[in-house]
Amino acid sequence: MEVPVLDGAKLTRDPQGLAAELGAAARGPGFFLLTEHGIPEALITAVFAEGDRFFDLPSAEKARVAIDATNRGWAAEGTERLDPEGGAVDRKEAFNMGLDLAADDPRVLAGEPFRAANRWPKLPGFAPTLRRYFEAVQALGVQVMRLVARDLGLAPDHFDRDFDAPMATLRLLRYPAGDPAAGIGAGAHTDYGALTFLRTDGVPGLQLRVRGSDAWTDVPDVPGAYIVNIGDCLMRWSNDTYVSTPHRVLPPPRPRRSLAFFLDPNPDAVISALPGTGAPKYPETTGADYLRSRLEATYG
Ligand SMILES: O=C(O)CCC(=O)C(=O)O
Ligand SMILES: [Fe+2]
Repeated sequence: MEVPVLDGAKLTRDPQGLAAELGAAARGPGFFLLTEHGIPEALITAVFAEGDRFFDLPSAEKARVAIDATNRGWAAEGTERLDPEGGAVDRKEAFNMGLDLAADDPRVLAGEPFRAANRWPKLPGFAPTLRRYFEAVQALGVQVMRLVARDLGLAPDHFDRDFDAPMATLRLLRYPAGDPAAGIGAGAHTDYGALTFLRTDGVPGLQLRVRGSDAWTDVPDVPGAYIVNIGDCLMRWSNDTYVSTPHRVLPPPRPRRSLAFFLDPNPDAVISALPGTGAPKYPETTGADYLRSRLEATYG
């Protein structure tokens, strides 16, 4: 199953043509690579460097920003099991941030779901670098959702209002080296949100499951490209027109790092079969209810 390479320069030059390519990828492998996306390589490098500084802190220091119920902060190695049936806990640690709100933001004070201040470690430069990156990928995500709208025959701005304050999560990941035959870096899973934008440091490990088989295949590494995949929320929203494909990370031959940006819609986005996708296969839900149900299953 080929993972197609899409040229992000067409976002402005030929959005309709790019939307058709995205549509084919989203109905097929559920994954594509996106080049010429406009996010500066220097910014990506800077985020990796901040992640290294954070993960190298003593555990006691990282524990001060331990992950909370809003999915923000540090998840220590051994706290997650992305594949609850596979048995093994994931051999990775992670740092998550979400939409950056002040502690006195009205949405935080009102207790709206997934609205919270981020949990920042005491590392100068860490928060501003991650914030800049988060905003850049969020903007790219909205552009790609416009392609989704075009491909599904909707107005290009169809999703704009559902993604103007999204429950997006930027997740910095670090996997220790390990024997690929023993344990797992990240167990087999599908992502929960609409779209995931992933960068890796080039160390192998990520695999996707070939549709209709038990075979796993390496996701190719194209320097400078984002690995983009369809999440379960968009699969459901598109009434299964698009597919979310199971993937996993094997213990890597040497320590491996990645940056995953999970784009989920606004908490109050109504997730029901999009126009033109046929008789609804799922009951209506909201972005927040859907994400909550999935996170509860992961953090046992
Ligand atoms: O680290 C990777 O390459 C992928 C991680 C992943 O699939 C996830 O966190 O959902
Ligand atoms: Fe994933």
